[in-house]
Amino acid sequence: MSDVKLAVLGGKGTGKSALTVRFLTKRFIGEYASNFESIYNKQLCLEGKPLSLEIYDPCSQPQKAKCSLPSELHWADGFVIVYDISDRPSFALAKALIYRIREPPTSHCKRMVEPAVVLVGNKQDLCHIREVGWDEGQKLAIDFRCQFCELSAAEQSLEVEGMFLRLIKDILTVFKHKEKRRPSGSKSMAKLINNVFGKRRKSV
Ligand SMILES: Nc1nc2c(ncn2[C@@H]2O[C@H](COP(=O)(O)OP(=O)(O)OP(=O)(O)O)[C@@H](O)[C@H]2O)c(=O)[nH]1
Repeated sequence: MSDVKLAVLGGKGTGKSALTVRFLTKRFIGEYASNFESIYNKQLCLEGKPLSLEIYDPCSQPQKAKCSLPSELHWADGFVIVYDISDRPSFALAKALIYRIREPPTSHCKRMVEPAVVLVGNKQDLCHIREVGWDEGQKLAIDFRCQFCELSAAEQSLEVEGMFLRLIKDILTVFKHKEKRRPSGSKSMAKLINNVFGKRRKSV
């Protein structure tokens, strides 16, 4: 069974939890606790094959801390980078996160393959108060080899599902073509994840 790990990152209040919960449950709740981080687990069947999915949804942190991603870069196979189209500072933060993910690997984090990334302009239902143009998002995504979409976690369940599934398919394609290197042994990996993210896990 394939094991896929996603991290959903972005500025405070951009809709990271709303997107994750929408994908996992098809529901939009409106308000989400933001003072703790979660790892959600879900078993999926994609193109006839079983898949174990983990999604990391961090709690809000100061902007500086958010741009420092060594643990996430080790852990995740792919990233959903979220900004709010009605909030320009959140786009600047998304850009900083993408720079960080795409910067050349250091001796700290030696990856054999680039992680898959989708840049998401959320809250498209607020386009009447838009501060970030669609073309700006698309250009950033093209420049840094990311997928891109604008959508609304509040109103577009199918689009949210499609966005996550496209990212997962990209990751599976990479798995197929390149042997993935992880720190040795599944036990030490579990230990690393628990050390990095704590033990709070949810199954949906
Ligand atoms: N209008 C609109 N509001 C949204 C949308 N997605 C999320 N929200 C609202 O935006 C607020 C923040 O959503 P969250 O999902 O908690 O955002 P978050 O990025 O997880 O927030 P933090 O964990 O605090 O960083 C909530 O009030 C949501 O109801 C959307 O697509 N449209």
